[in-house]
Amino acid sequence: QEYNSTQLQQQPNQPGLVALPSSLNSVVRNLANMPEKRVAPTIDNAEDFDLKLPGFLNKNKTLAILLDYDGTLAPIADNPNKTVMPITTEVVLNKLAKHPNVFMAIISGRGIKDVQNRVGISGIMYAGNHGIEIERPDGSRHDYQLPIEVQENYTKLVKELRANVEKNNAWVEDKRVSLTYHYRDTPLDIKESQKQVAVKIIESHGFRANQAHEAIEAKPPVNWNKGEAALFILKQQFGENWADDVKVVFAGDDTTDEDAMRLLQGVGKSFRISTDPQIQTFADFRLSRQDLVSDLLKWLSSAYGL
Ligand SMILES: O=P(O)(O)OC[C@H]1O[C@H](O[C@H]2O[C@H](CO)[C@@H](O)[C@H](O)[C@H]2O)[C@H](O)[C@@H](O)[C@@H]1O
Repeated sequence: QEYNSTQLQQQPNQPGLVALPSSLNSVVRNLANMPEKRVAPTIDNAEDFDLKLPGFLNKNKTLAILLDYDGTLAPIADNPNKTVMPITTEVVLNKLAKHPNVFMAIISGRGIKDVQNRVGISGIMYAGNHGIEIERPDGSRHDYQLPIEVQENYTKLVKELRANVEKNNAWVEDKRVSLTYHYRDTPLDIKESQKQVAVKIIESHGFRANQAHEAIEAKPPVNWNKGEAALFILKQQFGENWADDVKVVFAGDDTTDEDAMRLLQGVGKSFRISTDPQIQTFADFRLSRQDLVSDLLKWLSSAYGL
């Protein structure tokens, strides 16, 4: 099994890992120069962007906009097939995507074809399956190679989940290399226990179980995630010194987006969409409502003269 530094801290019960007293934990973090999650300043309305980020944007500098899809560009719906981007978001997103000084990438947990069809903008970069598959505007791809053993375990995992917990309205979304176990419509009295069985099955196959909206994301145990994918995309597009030349903005709403928020700390500005005022995040700001994403995009587009 492979773990990155954050997961090492979050999973002290893994075999071979020693849980540190909390006082030592912060010493270790400082030594390793690792950022910590905390309650981030909040953006509550469109005016807050200018007020809280004065001077951040510069229309003469390239802007890289990296965005999550579900819960960010489109509000959460009760079924993944029912998501729709609000028209205002769609319009401003299309304008930004065409700007010569703007680079755009959508980094989603969905399968790549699925998210491409839903966003529907050509000429931008897409990453699917939490960054495992990446497609450039010219159609060329980067696929993170999963070890054979992990691929085999994935096939077994799908089978076992389907046989044991695809019941009581819960279902498995098989995305070839990662899956989502959806349990929104499972009756309340058995929801939690059935979900716990699913989590156990996921972990017994060596996969990571991440809490999502009425769903569990099962991700392969590799050191590749939305954060690594974001850095890979920026390096490929702008070279090793991308941080000197490019203004980076990232927005996402989920636990899986935190990987990007963590790795972009200090080199970009990131926004976590959450209604929870106490949420702990690596993001620079919390957007208190999903519809503020549209305002974020309008703020970017007006700074770039659109
Ligand atoms: O990384 P994202 O673009 O945010 O994708 C994350 C997952 O989104 C989808 O599930 C979530 O959104 C659904 C539609 O709003 C909702 O019904 C579900 O409860 C959410 O968990 C998608 O189905 C997954 O494949 C993505 O991994």
